[in-house]
Amino acid sequence: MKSITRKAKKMKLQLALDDIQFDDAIELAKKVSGSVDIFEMGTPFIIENGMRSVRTFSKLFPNNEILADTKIMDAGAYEAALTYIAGADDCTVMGITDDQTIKECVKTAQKYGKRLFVDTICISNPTERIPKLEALGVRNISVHVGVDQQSLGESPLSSLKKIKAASKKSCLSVAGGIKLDTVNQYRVLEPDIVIVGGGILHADDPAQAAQKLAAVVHS
Ligand SMILES: O=C([C@H](O)CO)[C@H](O)[C@H](O)COP(=O)(O)O
Repeated sequence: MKSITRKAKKMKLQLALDDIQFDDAIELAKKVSGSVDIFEMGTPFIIENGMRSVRTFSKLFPNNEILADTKIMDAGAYEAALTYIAGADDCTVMGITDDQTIKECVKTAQKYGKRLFVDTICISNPTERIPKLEALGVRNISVHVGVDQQSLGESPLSSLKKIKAASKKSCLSVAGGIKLDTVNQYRVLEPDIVIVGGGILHADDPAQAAQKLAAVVHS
């Protein structure tokens, strides 16, 4: 039943705007807004530009979803509300944090009618943690191997398989060094959303890379 529901939905492409200057990010977004479904205000981008990034992108790109990759660890209700008030459709909380923070974020997303994604970085026991998170009301999970773990040779491929098996009711996104030459390995596992940062931003032609990735993800 679960796989039928997921298959019927169109897979989405999320562009993680991480290490890019503000004006360059807007120029790139203008070129690819028809190919990319979700613009992620990446964690480093938010550290540099704050909620101004969310306010600007949500005004300039009303037809794209805007995700604030806040990676919340504490003060869940307050921090999640800051992103939704600024215009974010989604924000993120770390799955390894305490249950109370997760509950506060879930409650706040419900209050504003927005989405909350739980980031799986450093979750060592997904078979136990994912059902627990879903019991707390989580419905969106971002399967993620971070940039520093990637530098040690890790990828999110095996985590995606494990978490897909452990998740009974969540929308799943996947991130962690995905590029044009590896995206198919993820697409065949049918996540709901494929997230790409460096694979677009560090390409020789970022706009062309986004368009090529979108063609694969949407196929
Ligand atoms: O969330 C991310 C990371 O922790 C840096 O903030 C990235 O947006 C995510 O990993 C996607 O970027 P790539 O791994 O470069 O595709």
